Amino acid sequence: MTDLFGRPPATTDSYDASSIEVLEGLEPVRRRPGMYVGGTDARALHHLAAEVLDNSMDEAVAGHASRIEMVLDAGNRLTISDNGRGIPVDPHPKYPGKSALEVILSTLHSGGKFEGKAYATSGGLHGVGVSVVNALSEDTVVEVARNRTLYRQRFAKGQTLGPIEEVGAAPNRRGTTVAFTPDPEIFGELRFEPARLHRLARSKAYLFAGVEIRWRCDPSLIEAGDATPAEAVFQFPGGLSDHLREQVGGRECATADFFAGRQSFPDDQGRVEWAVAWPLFSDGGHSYYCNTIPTPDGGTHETGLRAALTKGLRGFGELIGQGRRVKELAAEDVVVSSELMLSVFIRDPQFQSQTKDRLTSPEAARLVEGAIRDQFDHFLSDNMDRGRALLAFVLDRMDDRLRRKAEREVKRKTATSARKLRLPGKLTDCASEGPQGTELFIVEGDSAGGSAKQARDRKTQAVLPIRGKILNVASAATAKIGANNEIADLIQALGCGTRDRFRSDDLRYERIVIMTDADVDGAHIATLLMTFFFQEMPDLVRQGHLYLAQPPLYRLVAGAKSAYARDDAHRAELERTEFKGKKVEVARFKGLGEMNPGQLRETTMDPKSRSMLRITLPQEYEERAGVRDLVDRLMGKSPEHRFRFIQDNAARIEEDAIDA
Ligand SMILES: Nc1ncnc2c1ncn2[C@@H]1O[C@H](COP(=O)(O)OP(=O)(O)OP(=O)(O)O)[C@@H](O)[C@H]1O
Repeated sequence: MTDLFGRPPATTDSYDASSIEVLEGLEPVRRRPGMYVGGTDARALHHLAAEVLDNSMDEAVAGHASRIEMVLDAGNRLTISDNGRGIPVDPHPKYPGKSALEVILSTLHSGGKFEGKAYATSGGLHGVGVSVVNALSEDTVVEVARNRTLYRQRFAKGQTLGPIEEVGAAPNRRGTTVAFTPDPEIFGELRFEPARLHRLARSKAYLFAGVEIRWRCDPSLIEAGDATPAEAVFQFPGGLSDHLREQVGGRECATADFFAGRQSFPDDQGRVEWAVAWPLFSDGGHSYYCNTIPTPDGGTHETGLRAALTKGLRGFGELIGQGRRVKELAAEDVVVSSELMLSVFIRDPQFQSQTKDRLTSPEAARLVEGAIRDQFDHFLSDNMDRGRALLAFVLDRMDDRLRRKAEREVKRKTATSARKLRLPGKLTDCASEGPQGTELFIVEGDSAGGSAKQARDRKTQAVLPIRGKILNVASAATAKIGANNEIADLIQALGCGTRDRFRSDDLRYERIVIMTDADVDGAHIATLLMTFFFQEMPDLVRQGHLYLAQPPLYRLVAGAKSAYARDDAHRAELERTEFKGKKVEVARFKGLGEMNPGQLRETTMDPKSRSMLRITLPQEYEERAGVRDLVDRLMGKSPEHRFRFIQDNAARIEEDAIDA
């Protein structure tokens, strides 16, 4: 007998106890970093910073620290310190000869947050965070100032380099300082990004009004065009409301005031803070947190908030004689279009997974609903006009939803027929009935899709997020094209059929807009999409329905004056003309998701202020060679053709620019 590779099987004798490995200490973390930090990419690298910062935040939330500092130096070394109690340094009762600090840093599942004695509501619960950081760093130094003495211990790749030292007297200092350099053996060339760390520090400060967070980095680390400051101090006495105000920007909302507040749970079970606004013309973004940890997938605290808002509005409807209307009101009518932040602090939280993306503690739903419901009832009835305005707004959303539901059953009328048509689940459709004046934005990635939903005009603009690189139709067989999910969704959303079955009367939108990041990946995705249209729906392109969005690359600010620049040339031109002689701050947008919804709308989506390119099929090219050849050149199997074509025609496409 042989194995898959034709080799004789190993004898069973050799599979004995000696082949069972036990990984000691932190070795498992270095072998499988993905299990602990979700991978070895930039996100995982920044997760290390979050782990250490979360420990300092836990110390602040427990009332023991008021100041946290995060410093990034030129050697990719990150130092995070707080003025809390300091990690205990006395010998650990279970491990004689080792300090508690050493046990914490070099053993998984060691910590002070299991029992809830040292911390009431903490983000940490597994006791692995800082040991994982230690395991994945080439050099870690922890300093603790406690009992008027400064202690220090050093580690490398998870190994202790020596016992804890007493460095000297520290009469005026207390707290913990963790300094670490991520190990290039694990993370390769990756470096901490100032912008990401700065954002992380800032968001933690919003979440806990009682803390001041200072941020500093070596100025040489800030790339040209990146507006991240090299130094900043964050303290937000208004907590979440301060942040929400920034998110909403200049958008008009259903009520002039936000619904925001803080409330403790009964019996010392924790507390909740929230801020909600209802922008009139765009969808909102939602952020949920538990013990300052982001829970992007929501969970039981989210359920509680939805219930409080929905029941509150139903109750108010009944109060003002709209009882029958509000019967059908659903949570999604109240929540989907809102801009919302919710942060809870509870004891012993349960999450769905190691990465804490979703809260599952059952009691959170009841606690949050109870705490918010009363205050929401007051918000609605203390000022009846405000209550009425909000109710009218959510009833409109409800009507939209019910109408869409009815439409899904009998589909939107098109000029030729009232066909039955199913729409893809990912599509966020516009409310308008016919195609006139409507636009479909095909957006790269779910997160940019979310921003686009917030920035769009709900009436006329629809959003379809697509994930990653779509299939290259030019080199794929027809069967494969039909089976590809992203493409099937796109065809369904457009409604007009492909190739011989293309019917322009059935096209469900007047303009189809490709909106991708202003980087190389974005350009590639846009080219793949254009190829799809050239090959499968050339008439759609000929009839002028296809557009390319032009998100800006830079934002220039000098005093009260600001402007956006498409590219480097445009930026240089603005600096030479409008901003001549001024000290200009330049921020670079790395992707669509980096812009806030107000900026995205103004620059890229709002017909009144955006600029777009209309894609045309070069007439003489078609006459000479035909579309097929064009497609081959763009996307076929010979890259050198593709390159030449894009270069030759870049100018032409630019010339066809229109300001829609
Ligand atoms: N800055 C700090 N100040 C005081 N104690 C700290 C600090 N950082 C860590 N600790 C102590 O070290 C313990 C272990 O921290 P670690 O980050 O490994 O896990 P955790 O925070 O308990 O849980 P998780 O793995 O979920 O992050 C904490 O529970 C706490 O007792």
